[in-house]
Amino acid sequence: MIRLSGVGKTYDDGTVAVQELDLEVRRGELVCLVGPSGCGKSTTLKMINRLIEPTSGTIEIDGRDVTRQDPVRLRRDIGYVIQQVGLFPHQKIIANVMTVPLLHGESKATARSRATELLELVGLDPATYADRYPHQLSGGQQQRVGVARALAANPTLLLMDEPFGAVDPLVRTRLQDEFLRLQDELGVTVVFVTHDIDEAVRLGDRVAVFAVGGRLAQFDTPARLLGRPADDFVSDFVGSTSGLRRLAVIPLDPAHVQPVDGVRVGDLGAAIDVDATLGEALAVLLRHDRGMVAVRDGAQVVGVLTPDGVHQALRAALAEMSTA
Ligand SMILES: Nc1ncnc2c1ncn2[C@@H]1O[C@H](COP(=O)(O)OP(=O)(O)OP(=O)(O)O)[C@@H](O)[C@H]1O
Repeated sequence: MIRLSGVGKTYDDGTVAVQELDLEVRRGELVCLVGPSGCGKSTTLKMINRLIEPTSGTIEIDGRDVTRQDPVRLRRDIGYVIQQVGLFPHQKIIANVMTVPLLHGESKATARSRATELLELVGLDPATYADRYPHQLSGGQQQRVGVARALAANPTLLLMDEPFGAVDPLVRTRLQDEFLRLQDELGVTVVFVTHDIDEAVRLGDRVAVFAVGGRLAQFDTPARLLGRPADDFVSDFVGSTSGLRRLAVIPLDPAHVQPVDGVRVGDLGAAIDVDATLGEALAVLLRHDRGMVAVRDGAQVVGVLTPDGVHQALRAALAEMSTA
């Protein structure tokens, strides 16, 4: 859906923010751009909706060069969510969300009903929040309004720049979970900037790791990024706890689930779903300290997983990555 080819940005003062960047984002995909401060993530994002013009290369959306499109139209059709939500302080929440539909020429009644629906979608009860002003909401709630407003134009593409950066870790995790569900439901394509590797591997279908100077160091699935960092920079950036992070992105492998025959029901302290990650499996194993956990597919128990099974699944996943 988006193709950046040889894209570069050198600012007027000579700062090279992005260089020779090739990146493709598929329709419906959630791609995270991650990297240390000043490595060109925001610049890259803003070049996609022409808030910043590249100095070299081309950017296409659906095969059309963005520089040939009217920037105002382009920005209206692409959702954009930033950290400082940018809500209009003197307008009620409902009016903030209605802005874009009204710009699109919708009637007031249609814009209002769409905005109400969107507030519900992002988990804000319209009866409680529609008539409040932005300062009467918490930071996390304001972020939700920001997401609702960005979705109001039915965008097929959403650009997000550290949208959950200013909220505390607990709220952030909830917003992330809810956003993942929402994105799955709407099938919208998302490019998401963050400097937080945990957020990137949690949210991204694929993650682009940028190094200082706007160099793309690796563009891969979270599991491959953590399992097979391309170079020392990526390896340092994903950090020493990458082993644990890795568990959180590798799905349970049914091949390592043992049959239930001969297992006493009393031995099964807890159960996990067959589509859980190894991290979730390990967490349950540790919490219940039974040496095994039941693996469920719907209502049916399909087998049991032991710590040894988790280890084997991890090894198999890493081996598969190195040959892929
Ligand atoms: N208008 C500008 N003029 C000159 N240099 C700029 C301008 N805007 C950004 N830069 C520089 O370009 C580089 C990339 O900036 P950018 O904001 O894209 O980085 P980032 O990866 O998003 O950083 P952060 O995580 O801190 O937001 C930085 O060195 C920054 O100082």
